[in-house]
Amino acid sequence: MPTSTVDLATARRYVNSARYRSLDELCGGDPQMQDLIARGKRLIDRNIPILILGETGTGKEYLSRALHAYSARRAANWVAVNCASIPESLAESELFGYCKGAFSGALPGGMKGKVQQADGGTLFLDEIGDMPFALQTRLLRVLSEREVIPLGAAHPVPVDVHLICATHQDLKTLVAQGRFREDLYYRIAGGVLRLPSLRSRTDRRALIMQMIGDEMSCADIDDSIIAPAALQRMLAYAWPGNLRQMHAVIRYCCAVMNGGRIEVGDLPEELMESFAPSTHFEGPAISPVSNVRSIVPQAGAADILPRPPGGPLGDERTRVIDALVGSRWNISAASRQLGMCRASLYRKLRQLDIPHVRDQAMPAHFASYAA
Ligand SMILES: Nc1ncnc2c1ncn2[C@@H]1O[C@H](COP(=O)(O)OP(=O)(O)OP(=O)(O)O)[C@@H](O)[C@H]1O
Repeated sequence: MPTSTVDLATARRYVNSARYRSLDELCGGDPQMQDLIARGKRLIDRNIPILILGETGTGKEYLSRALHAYSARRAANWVAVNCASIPESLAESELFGYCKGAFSGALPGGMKGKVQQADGGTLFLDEIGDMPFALQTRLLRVLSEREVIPLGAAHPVPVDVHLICATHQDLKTLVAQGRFREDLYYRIAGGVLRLPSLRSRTDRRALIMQMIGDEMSCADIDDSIIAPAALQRMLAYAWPGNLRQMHAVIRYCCAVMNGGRIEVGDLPEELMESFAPSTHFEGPAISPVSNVRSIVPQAGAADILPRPPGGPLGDERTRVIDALVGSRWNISAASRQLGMCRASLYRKLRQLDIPHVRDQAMPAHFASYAA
């Protein structure tokens, strides 16, 4: 974060680039994004609850912040809760707060819950699809009554929050499976904004240039900052981790580049491996780059763990396992490489039925990679 020794312009640039982009800055000219932002602007001040959908890393949280900053509530708090990461036992007190003496171990003065902290502002419930069912019932009550009852309190406290929820999950399927309350779904999905995946956006070039500019704290970079072949590879890449992954890749390239220009050899491994000149790149063939350090052991983990049937899930499983082995089962490093957050990677392991290396009998050479 900026400190008091940093001048205001630098601090403003930091805030602008790292955490808070305005709504208009979220789009580099992609028509789907332009349409989504225009609809978001119309919804936000009508107090209509907004549900943001999109793959992991597509910028759901960024969009929520930008909507709040655009709204009439911008002077009040924007409070985020990640429903996937609060332990179920703490979720109620986190969200609704408690009074002093509510339970042993409680703070002496009690605690305001997130809903009350967002009073007058915006409450952002991220990963709403992961909210425990019992808590969904309590949330529904808060939304319909517009009041919370902190644990141990005798009386309800009125609250006025604008609700923005986000998820990468298909909530309608969760409803059909009985895992998400239908009445809550209709209450939170007043206006649905579906963020496009990065690979389907036509403004990838503008985003790359914007991120490089941010990374170098320089607003007026030009095309000479990146070699045409490196840019082509970035444009041809599928970006499974979306904006999060692109941001991580740009940071990496800016850190390793030498000589003021990002070259093909500065790209991280995943961009080199996935590149197939015959299918993606219209231009002179690019020879494989030999100076890319391989972090994946020669015997691929995908050959060691039992393979699922082929098809897209099998490919994804191989990609995830290779990232895990390459990072020696360091979940933070593997999730960075895959362009997803740790919680998403743990979810992916469950979904793809990949047991953690700690939990299985592994061949000695493979298990030795475990962190
Ligand atoms: N417009 C943007 N410009 C630059 N970087 C961005 C932008 N949007 C997102 N990012 C990068 O992507 C990361 C993920 O963004 P965000 O948390 O908003 O995505 P998300 O869809 O909420 O992810 P998840 O589904 O994993 O919660 C950010 O931390 C940032 O690094």
